[in-house]
Amino acid sequence: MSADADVVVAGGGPAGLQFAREVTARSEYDVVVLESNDALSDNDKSTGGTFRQVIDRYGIPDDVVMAENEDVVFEAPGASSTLDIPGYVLDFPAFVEYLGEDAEARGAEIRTSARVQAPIREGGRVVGVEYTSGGERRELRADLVVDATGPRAVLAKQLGMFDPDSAQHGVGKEYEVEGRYDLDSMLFRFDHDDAPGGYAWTFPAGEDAFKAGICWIDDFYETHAPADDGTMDDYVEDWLAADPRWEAESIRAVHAGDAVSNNSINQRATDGLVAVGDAVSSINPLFGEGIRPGMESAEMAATVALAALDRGETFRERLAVYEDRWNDEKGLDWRIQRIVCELLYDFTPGQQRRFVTSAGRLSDAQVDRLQRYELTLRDYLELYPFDASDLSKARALVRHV
Ligand SMILES: Cc1cc2nc3c(=O)[nH]c(=O)nc-3n(C[C@H](O)[C@H](O)[C@H](O)COP(=O)(O)OP(=O)(O)OC[C@H]3O[C@@H](n4cnc5c(N)ncnc54)[C@H](O)[C@@H]3O)c2cc1C
Repeated sequence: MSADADVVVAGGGPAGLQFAREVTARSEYDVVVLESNDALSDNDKSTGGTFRQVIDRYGIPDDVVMAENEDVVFEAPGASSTLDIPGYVLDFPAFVEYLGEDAEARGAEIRTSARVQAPIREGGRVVGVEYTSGGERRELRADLVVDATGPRAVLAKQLGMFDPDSAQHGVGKEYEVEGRYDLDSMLFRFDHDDAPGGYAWTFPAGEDAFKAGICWIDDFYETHAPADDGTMDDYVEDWLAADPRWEAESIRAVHAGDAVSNNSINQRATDGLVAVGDAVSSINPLFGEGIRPGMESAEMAATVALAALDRGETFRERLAVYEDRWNDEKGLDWRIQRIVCELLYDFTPGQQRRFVTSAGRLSDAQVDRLQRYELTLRDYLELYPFDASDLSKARALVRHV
């Protein structure tokens, strides 16, 4: 049976839409994006904190940027350090909408209210997707299918492309607030009283507005939460009320979602399909930054996919070039960061304090490497206040992660 489109992308988040932008900008292939939400801008889970690489590399316009800030502040009980890392806070729904409009302007077709259910397989090869729209079951066949459905990983899971048992699961909740915010920084606070087994943050969000949120890794939350603690909303409300540097007047929006990290050395390609973004755990496991790596994975996958489409050979051997490139570039770093993350979110308050103090002593070159997630082992040893018990934990993690 002939294909309905050259490429079908399941999921219209940053990764899927960037894939569509790359293919339509660089070729004549027709691309259809299927998104389960009624509008692309319904994807409002993310805080939208990002860095210059995203703004410059992917041509993100000013009108979807809520705030630019000078630096990043790390805090812990009794310690604070400021790192010279400029950042941007995106209006995430507007950003996703912009990516969609740009992809459409370049020729992509975007179908919303279209929920992808399963891959269509023939002779062991993915040849399209089944999806539902308006209560009807439909099929869309394509030479290449892209799973960009985020942490749900709708297709990659069914195709057994990663091992959910080795995954680490985190949750986050954030309020977008109108009110006073005295800092010109993205602030991250490591303190189990504010966010057991995770961290709390505040980001500027334009004039008289800011974002305040909490996230934690499920396993470490269990270890560090008090027996009588409240809901995640209670934690965000306490965090909002905790500090004289900001004052909330009203809550404009609530964002929430989850993140799955499973060490990133995953299978990213199979016959007829590639997976990008959170669908294949591209997110940085240490701080949960997912927009930049998600878009980078889409760009990398699109380059390989275009070469495969040009040859009419979208089988695994050709598409796995993307998987190899990703694992060469990020695989080992992401594994190390997962280990570092598991130690950091499990730190005692004393270790949190020593970690934040050491972060303030990093050289400019180390800060640059930190921002690019390219810290060396030596950098980590300077940064991390390992106790004897951590070394045996680290040894166990190396085997597990
Ligand atoms: C609370 C929170 C705060 C965060 N803050 C930041 C931050 O400040 N900075 C940062 O860089 N990252 C942040 N992240 C992570 C970042 O948002 C994600 O890594 C990023 O959105 C991943 O992009 P994606 O396109 O892979 O997936 P997603 O953004 O999850 O997009 C997937 C899309 O697929 C759609 N979809 C799902 N299932 C189907 C289906 N069956 N059929 C069709 N469509 C489907 C979804 O509706 C969605 O639109 C945060 C995450 C959370 C949860």
